[in-house]
Amino acid sequence: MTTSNTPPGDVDPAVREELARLRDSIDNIDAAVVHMLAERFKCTQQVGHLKAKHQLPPADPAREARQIARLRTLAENAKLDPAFAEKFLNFIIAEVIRHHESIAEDTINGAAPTAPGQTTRM
Ligand SMILES: O=C(O)C(=O)C[C@]1(C(=O)O)C=C[C@@H](O)C=C1
Repeated sequence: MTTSNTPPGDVDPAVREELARLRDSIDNIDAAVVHMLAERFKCTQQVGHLKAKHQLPPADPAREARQIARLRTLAENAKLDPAFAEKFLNFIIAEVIRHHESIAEDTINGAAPTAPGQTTRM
Protein backbone atom coordinates (compact mmCIF):
# COMPACT_ATOMS: atom_id res chain seq x y z
CA MET A 1 0.00 0.00 0.00
CA THR A 2 1.30 3.47 -0.85
CA THR A 3 1.13 5.89 2.02
CA SER A 4 3.23 8.71 0.59
CA ASN A 5 1.95 12.16 1.47
CA THR A 6 1.69 13.71 -1.97
CA PRO A 7 1.12 17.46 -1.69
CA PRO A 8 -2.39 18.32 -3.03
CA GLY A 9 -0.94 20.35 -5.91
CA ASP A 10 0.88 17.32 -7.32
CA VAL A 11 -2.24 15.17 -7.79
CA ASP A 12 -3.12 14.14 -11.35
CA PRO A 13 -6.16 16.27 -12.43
CA ALA A 14 -8.00 13.10 -13.53
CA VAL A 15 -7.55 11.63 -10.08
CA ARG A 16 -8.65 14.90 -8.51
CA GLU A 17 -11.80 14.87 -10.69
CA GLU A 18 -12.65 11.29 -9.82
CA LEU A 19 -12.19 12.02 -6.12
CA ALA A 20 -14.49 15.07 -6.41
CA ARG A 21 -17.12 12.97 -8.24
CA LEU A 22 -17.02 10.25 -5.62
CA ARG A 23 -17.16 12.83 -2.82
CA ASP A 24 -20.26 14.39 -4.43
CA SER A 25 -21.94 10.99 -4.27
CA ILE A 26 -20.80 10.50 -0.67
CA ASP A 27 -22.28 13.90 0.25
CA ASN A 28 -25.60 12.96 -1.39
CA ILE A 29 -25.68 9.63 0.43
CA ASP A 30 -24.83 11.30 3.77
CA ALA A 31 -27.69 13.77 3.20
CA ALA A 32 -30.08 10.89 2.46
CA VAL A 33 -28.94 9.06 5.61
CA VAL A 34 -29.55 12.19 7.71
CA HIS A 35 -33.02 12.67 6.22
CA MET A 36 -33.93 9.02 6.68
CA LEU A 37 -32.70 9.05 10.27
CA ALA A 38 -34.74 12.20 10.94
CA GLU A 39 -37.85 10.43 9.61
CA ARG A 40 -37.08 7.35 11.71
CA PHE A 41 -36.72 9.49 14.86
CA LYS A 42 -40.04 11.23 14.07
CA CYS A 43 -41.68 7.76 14.11
CA THR A 44 -39.90 6.62 17.24
CA GLN A 45 -40.87 9.84 19.06
CA GLN A 46 -44.50 8.94 18.36
CA VAL A 47 -43.84 5.39 19.60
CA GLY A 48 -42.29 6.91 22.73
CA HIS A 49 -45.43 8.99 23.43
CA LEU A 50 -47.68 5.99 22.77
CA LYS A 51 -45.63 3.78 25.09
CA ALA A 52 -45.54 6.44 27.82
CA LYS A 53 -49.29 7.04 27.58
CA HIS A 54 -50.02 3.31 27.91
CA GLN A 55 -47.24 2.61 30.42
CA LEU A 56 -45.39 0.25 28.10
CA PRO A 57 -41.65 -0.35 28.74
CA PRO A 58 -39.26 1.82 26.64
CA ALA A 59 -37.30 -1.21 25.39
CA ASP A 60 -38.68 -4.29 23.64
CA PRO A 61 -35.81 -6.82 23.42
CA ALA A 62 -37.88 -9.34 21.43
CA ARG A 63 -38.64 -6.72 18.75
CA GLU A 64 -34.95 -5.73 18.72
CA ALA A 65 -33.88 -9.35 18.19
CA ARG A 66 -36.21 -9.57 15.16
CA GLN A 67 -34.92 -6.26 13.78
CA ILE A 68 -31.29 -7.35 14.19
CA ALA A 69 -31.90 -10.72 12.48
CA ARG A 70 -33.68 -8.96 9.60
CA LEU A 71 -31.04 -6.26 9.24
CA ARG A 72 -28.19 -8.79 9.27
CA THR A 73 -29.83 -10.66 6.37
CA LEU A 74 -30.40 -7.39 4.48
CA ALA A 75 -26.77 -6.43 5.09
CA GLU A 76 -25.44 -9.79 3.90
CA ASN A 77 -27.52 -9.54 0.70
CA ALA A 78 -26.27 -5.99 0.16
CA LYS A 79 -22.61 -7.04 0.78
CA LEU A 80 -22.44 -4.89 3.91
CA ASP A 81 -20.73 -6.28 7.01
CA PRO A 82 -23.64 -7.67 9.11
CA ALA A 83 -21.71 -7.02 12.33
CA PHE A 84 -21.46 -3.34 11.35
CA ALA A 85 -25.20 -3.24 10.49
CA GLU A 86 -26.01 -4.72 13.91
CA LYS A 87 -23.72 -2.27 15.71
CA PHE A 88 -25.28 0.65 13.80
CA LEU A 89 -28.85 -0.46 14.63
CA ASN A 90 -27.95 -0.99 18.30
CA PHE A 91 -26.43 2.51 18.38
CA ILE A 92 -29.64 4.04 17.01
CA ILE A 93 -31.93 1.97 19.24
CA ALA A 94 -29.94 2.93 22.35
CA GLU A 95 -30.60 6.60 21.51
CA VAL A 96 -34.30 5.85 20.87
CA ILE A 97 -34.60 4.12 24.26
CA ARG A 98 -32.99 7.16 25.89
CA HIS A 99 -35.65 9.35 24.23
CA HIS A 100 -38.45 6.95 25.28
CA GLU A 101 -37.23 7.08 28.91
CA SER A 102 -37.14 10.85 28.82
CA ILE A 103 -40.68 11.03 27.33
CA ALA A 104 -41.93 8.57 29.99
CA GLU A 105 -40.37 10.68 32.76
CA ASP A 106 -41.90 13.86 31.33
CA THR A 107 -45.28 12.15 31.04
CA ILE A 108 -45.16 11.11 34.70
CA ASN A 109 -44.06 14.61 35.74
CA GLY A 110 -46.67 16.28 33.53
CA ALA A 111 -43.99 18.21 31.59
CA ALA A 112 -44.84 20.05 28.35
CA PRO A 113 -44.49 17.70 25.35
CA THR A 114 -41.50 18.15 23.07
CA ALA A 115 -42.12 19.43 19.52
CA PRO A 116 -41.93 16.91 16.66
CA GLY A 117 -38.29 16.23 15.85
CA GLN A 118 -37.17 17.82 19.09
CA THR A 119 -35.48 15.34 21.40
CA THR A 120 -34.81 17.59 24.37
CA ARG A 121 -36.68 20.48 25.92
CA MET A 122 -35.25 24.00 25.75
O1 LIG B 1 -40.68 -0.74 18.26
C1 LIG B 1 -40.57 -0.26 19.39
O2 LIG B 1 -41.16 -0.73 20.36
C2 LIG B 1 -39.68 0.89 19.60
O3 LIG B 1 -39.69 1.46 20.69
C3 LIG B 1 -38.74 1.28 18.51
C4 LIG B 1 -37.37 0.63 18.67
C5 LIG B 1 -36.56 1.07 17.41
O4 LIG B 1 -35.89 2.12 17.48
O5 LIG B 1 -36.69 0.41 16.38
C6 LIG B 1 -36.72 1.14 19.91
C7 LIG B 1 -36.75 0.47 21.09
C8 LIG B 1 -37.26 -0.91 21.22
O6 LIG B 1 -36.47 -1.67 22.08
C9 LIG B 1 -37.45 -1.52 19.89
C10 LIG B 1 -37.49 -0.84 18.72
